[in-house]
Amino acid sequence: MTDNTYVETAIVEDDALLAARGRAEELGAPAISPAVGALLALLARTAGAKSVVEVGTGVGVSGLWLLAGMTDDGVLTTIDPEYEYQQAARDSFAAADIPVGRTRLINGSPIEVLPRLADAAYELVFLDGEVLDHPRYVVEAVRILRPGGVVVLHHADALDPSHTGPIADAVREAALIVADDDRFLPVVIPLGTGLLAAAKAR
Ligand SMILES: C[S@@+](CC[C@H](N)C(=O)[O-])C[C@H]1O[C@@H](n2cnc3c(N)ncnc32)[C@H](O)[C@@H]1O
Repeated sequence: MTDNTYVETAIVEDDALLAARGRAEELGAPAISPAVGALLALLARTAGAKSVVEVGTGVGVSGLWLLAGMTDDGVLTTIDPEYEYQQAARDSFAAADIPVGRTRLINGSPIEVLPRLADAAYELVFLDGEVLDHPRYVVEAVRILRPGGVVVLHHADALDPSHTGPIADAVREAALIVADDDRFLPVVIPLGTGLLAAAKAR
């Protein structure tokens, strides 16, 4: 197999992202890798994404990447139960001069919030919250994605057959939801802790 370390180190982040990573480190909050961020921005841009949902705001690292790829008037809806992280994410967005109206931060449990989002209204859904809840997130993502929209699930490395246990079971269950749905075209991408992306038919 080719050594692809360079893939994770090839992306250079701007000052706003580096500052957000500083906040993440201070608070002990996990954040996506630069390569995962660059892919999210690419997907948002190719989709012309105006409406994006994220589960797992953290301190806003993935949010900044998503916003970078979205249309200039696009709105990111991002959900996280940790109030302190979301306050830090607000700082990350403000420091990057993101207009307040471009982000909708919802402090709460994604399991309770996702069912309240509209059907077929979003071009991109990024799932980076509680891995054990991935199956329930994916069910909602399938519903809220517009035709042609893409769901991206983080921590898909548990699909490796050598992984066992509740997390691996949850990720497999989530993957099967899109794999068994004829409307979806799934692919596993070895970036970060593994990504599963699936595009909904137009
Ligand atoms: C991997 S971090 C998100 C990182 C963020 N996407 C980024 O890259 O900047 C996972 C997030 O899930 C949130 N979380 C914790 N418990 C949760 C739960 N029970 N349900 C959903 N999210 C949870 C955490 O607060 C944390 O912000």
